[in-house]
Amino acid sequence: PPPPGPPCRPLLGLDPKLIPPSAPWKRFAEWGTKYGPVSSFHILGQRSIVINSFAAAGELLNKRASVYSERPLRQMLDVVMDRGSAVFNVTASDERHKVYRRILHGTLNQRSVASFHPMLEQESRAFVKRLANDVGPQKFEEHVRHNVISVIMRIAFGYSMQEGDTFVAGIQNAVRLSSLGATPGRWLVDYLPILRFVPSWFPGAEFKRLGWEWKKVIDDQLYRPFQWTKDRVAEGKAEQSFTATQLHENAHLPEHWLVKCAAAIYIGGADTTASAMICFFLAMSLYPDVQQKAQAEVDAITGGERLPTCKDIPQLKYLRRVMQEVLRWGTVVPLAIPHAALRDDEYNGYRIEKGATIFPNLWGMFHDPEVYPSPDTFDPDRFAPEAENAGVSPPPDPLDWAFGFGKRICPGLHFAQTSLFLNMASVLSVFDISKERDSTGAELEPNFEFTTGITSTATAFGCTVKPRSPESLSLIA
Ligand code: HEM
Repeated sequence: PPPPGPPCRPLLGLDPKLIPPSAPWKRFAEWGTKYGPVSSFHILGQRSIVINSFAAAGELLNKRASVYSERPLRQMLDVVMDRGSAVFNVTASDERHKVYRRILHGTLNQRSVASFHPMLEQESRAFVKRLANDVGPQKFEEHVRHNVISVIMRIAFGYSMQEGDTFVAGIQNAVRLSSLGATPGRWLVDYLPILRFVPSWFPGAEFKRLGWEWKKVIDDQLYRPFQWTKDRVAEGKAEQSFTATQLHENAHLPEHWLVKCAAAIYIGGADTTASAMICFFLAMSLYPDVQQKAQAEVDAITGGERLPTCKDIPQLKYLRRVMQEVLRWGTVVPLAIPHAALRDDEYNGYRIEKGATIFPNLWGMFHDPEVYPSPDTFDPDRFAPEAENAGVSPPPDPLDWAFGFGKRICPGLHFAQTSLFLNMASVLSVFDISKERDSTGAELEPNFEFTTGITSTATAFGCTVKPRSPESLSLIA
């Protein structure tokens, strides 16, 4: 039999209303408690498997990566809108998957990321400067996003962002249209694939006309920054970037493959890294003790006389725990990106059928009270090594899981960690982050929830970002 799960009606399967539109991972986690670490349901015969434990995720998605590194085929997005060959969607058995991974790894592996340290440090300094000059209670979010996008545009295209930037607006529009095409439950063709053969002029086939129109817009908007770098390379004026390197080293590959990889750096890196940084600001405002401890560690290394650099990262042991806890507590990609089974398989006596969609419930794993006691509390010390923690060994390291699984593991993980580390350390060395205050000076509890989407972060909340002292402010100068 398939793994157990919520009751499904004959043929129709699960009533989709049982999956709430907001934070569906919480419902999935409840199913984990009720039906076990691997549960399942179907909608119109399409089987989905939900994984709620590290053990099952490790066994299926990592150890059996050759079976579980596929992606589910979504008719509207992958076929009608022709995004099936994008980095995130291409099937693992397609030759392009290997090529994409190889060339992305070439720029984003740990050693290559080191060549971007000076750029990251320069952008990090610009970020703290912007924070110091413009400190409304919700301004920090704007500056976080500016920093992340600046860095990503430089690494992908060697392009420095400008006011009213049309490249960035274009890519964001392409991301928006792709998310619309990927919205579960929105397109009947996703459940009745035969509909894709209906002629586009046929009543009810608007989805096809819309999908084709969106395809053109997305292709055009993703190509424009690529063309910009290509022109700079031709003039011999290109800054180091993924695109410039590929145009030198892999000019024999079809150009649209390179365009897709460059776009994937933006699409994969921008929202995720910004979401994590926003959760960091929230956690620091809620947990001043953690903040002070992290500040003391940074100060001990810099002597309070300079801003931190990438070279300081290995010594920042407590800050590493803060980052681990940010990625656990905030869970920025709560259901990872769904995988799919390449062929029939068996797990603990249950059948996982070929083509089943696999949801790794990272949020559920990171908020399992058996694994992380009081999971809603932000407590970096839960990751302290056994020797420092009364003989209790630390729970699974979120840095080993938050970036996904098997052959689909996030290629940007080294880059993301370096950039988060550096920005967290730089912010802590200059600023105190605290709750917003009202006109009488009383602290206001931040009013926030976590958003629902492929990525998740805290909704807008206010916090005060204030220079720690005139000396700390002078570090920026
Ligand atoms: C805090 C930051 C980040 C987190 C938490 C994160 C997390 C993830 C996760 C969970 C996946 C899905 C893996 C799977 O399917 O098993 C993924 C995929 C991906 N990420 Fe990241 N990511 C982050 C930053 C970045 C950055 C900075 C880049 C690029 C520079 C990037 C590029 C990608 C790409 C291209 C994929 C698709 C891989 C594939 O399908 O083969 N990510 N990421």
